[in-house]
Amino acid sequence: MQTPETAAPDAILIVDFGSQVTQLIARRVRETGVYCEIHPFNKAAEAFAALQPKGVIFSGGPASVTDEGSPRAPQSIIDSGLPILAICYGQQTFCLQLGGKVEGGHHREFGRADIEVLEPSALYDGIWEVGGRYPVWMSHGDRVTELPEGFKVMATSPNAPFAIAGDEAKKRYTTMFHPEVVHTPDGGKLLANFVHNIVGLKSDWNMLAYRQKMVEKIRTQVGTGKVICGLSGGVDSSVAAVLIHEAIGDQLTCIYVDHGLMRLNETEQVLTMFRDTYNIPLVHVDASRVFLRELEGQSDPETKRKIIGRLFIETFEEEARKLGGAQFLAQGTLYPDVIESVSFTGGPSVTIKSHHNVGGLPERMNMQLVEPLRELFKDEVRALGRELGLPESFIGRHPFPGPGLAIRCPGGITPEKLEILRQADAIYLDEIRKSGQYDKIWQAFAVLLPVQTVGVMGDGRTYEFVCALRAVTSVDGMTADFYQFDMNFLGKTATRIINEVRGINRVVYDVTSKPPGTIEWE
Ligand SMILES: Nc1ncnc2c1ncn2[C@@H]1O[C@H](COP(=O)(O)OP(=O)(O)OP(=O)(O)O)[C@@H](O)[C@H]1O
Ligand SMILES: O=c1[nH]c(=O)c2[nH+]cn([C@@H]3O[C@H](COP(=O)(O)O)[C@@H](O)[C@H]3O)c2[nH]1
Ligand SMILES: NC(=O)CC[C@H](N)C(=O)O
Ligand SMILES: [Mg+2]
Repeated sequence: MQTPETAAPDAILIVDFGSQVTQLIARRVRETGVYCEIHPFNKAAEAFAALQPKGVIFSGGPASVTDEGSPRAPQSIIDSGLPILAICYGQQTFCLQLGGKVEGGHHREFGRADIEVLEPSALYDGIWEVGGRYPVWMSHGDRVTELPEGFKVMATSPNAPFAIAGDEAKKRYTTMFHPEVVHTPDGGKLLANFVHNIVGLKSDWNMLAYRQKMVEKIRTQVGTGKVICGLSGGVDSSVAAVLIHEAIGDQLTCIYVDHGLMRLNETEQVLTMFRDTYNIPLVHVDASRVFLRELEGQSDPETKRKIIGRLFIETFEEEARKLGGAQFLAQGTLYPDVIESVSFTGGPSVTIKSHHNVGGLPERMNMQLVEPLRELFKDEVRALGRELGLPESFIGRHPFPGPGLAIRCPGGITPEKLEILRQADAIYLDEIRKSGQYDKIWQAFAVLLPVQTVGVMGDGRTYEFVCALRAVTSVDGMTADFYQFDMNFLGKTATRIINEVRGINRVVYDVTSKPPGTIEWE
């Protein structure tokens, strides 16, 4: 959760009713240069009091307001008189709470719809015209059938009579459709109108302001204490390290852990790149023997992840001791990590996979966390990195998971398998770079499957491993699409891998999106 002292004064509060796309509302608001926070509906009253936002947005959600015990918006927010924009489920509960009616069992509507604008409104002033028809994206089963007093219909569609309805004088607006998704082409502009013209906020959320605010905050938190920062060479930890160094200088030491699960030549590249660019103390720990020994014979994905998580902790502890103790541990936790754990999903959310992340660290290490990126999305971290002057070689890197190649060798891991995977992965990335596609892809990697297949090479029989190639497009890693390579590219890359890597005789391409798949295979 956000702490109040980190909050910018001019903010929008997003009340989350559990929609799959709540994060997109935050993204759109941030894109207008205004700070916002998401809080689940059942904690929103507290957050409202702490944040003192200037406007509020209610998200959509999976529940039906007609169900008993379904979520409601805090009365304190409704009574505050602040401008409110309520989307889908938000519209339904807002209208109901103001005395309107909602019914289920009407025509369900998913996907594109065209709405017709009936009345002028500040919400789409300068964007949509009365009498015009505009495409929007709907996803609902229930609908409002009676508006609260003071509300009027502003736009309509065949299946959503109250596509937009509201009370202009009280600055209360509701939409049946989702303005936050890209399939509502003008949705971003509508949200910008709400934030700038209706709520009246200026664009003052930028990376320079953020950098200055965080530097002050880190200084206040750390005082004269010592900080260690796990540095992987990835964009999150690099940006975190440079920001913390700007704040507290030589009180910071970075620790790079080589767990033997890095990619080909990665350790040398990261160390050289970082040391050539920055004058920040960086300790290189070669812990590969311990990691590989403890992983031997383990094939369950969660067991592997937990072992790696524990060994990271032990390594950091030991290094802190060697440095004469450290009171703080810095990490590159991002906003999606934070809200994933607090957002309402209609019940206890299931663990899909335990990210190696250092969640268990503070108690065990007795170190306080320093998390300067916890308010940011990945692309905002990249923008902050540019603001801090990090070279593109850091900023443009594809994400690489903390557990490294261990989760790209499904099943048991051996040094031989890791070596085969390293070679294949390097060829794949080399081909991607050479073809100019690296920056179009969010993340790409090879996976070594625990399956051997029969092949024929040079008239001889082979019985070797299958290599799967994965490449995805994404904005924040929460959802992803497989990347559409040209077949010639895949064919050429497969040939190179099979010719150059001993141990692989077959290559396949993964065409699964997320959901239903995840990006990594374990
Ligand atoms: N090999 C490593 N050595 C030291 N710390 C690591 C290592 N791998 C991961 N970490 C720590 O774990 C955190 C989370 O890892 P994660 O992969 O999410 O971030 P990243 O590596 O900084 O960036 P990216 O997501 O772009 O790979 C990092 O910010 C870093 O503090
Ligand atoms: O630091 C990390 N520690 C982990 O344990 C971990 N597991 C997955 N990932 C990365 O997170 C993003 C989403 O991955 P999934 O779709 O596989 O969950 C992708 O970018 C993955 O590479 C991890 N990163
Ligand atoms: N997307 C939503 O917010 C859906 C709201 C509600 N669950 C409905 O089906 O109408
Ligand atoms: Mg990483």
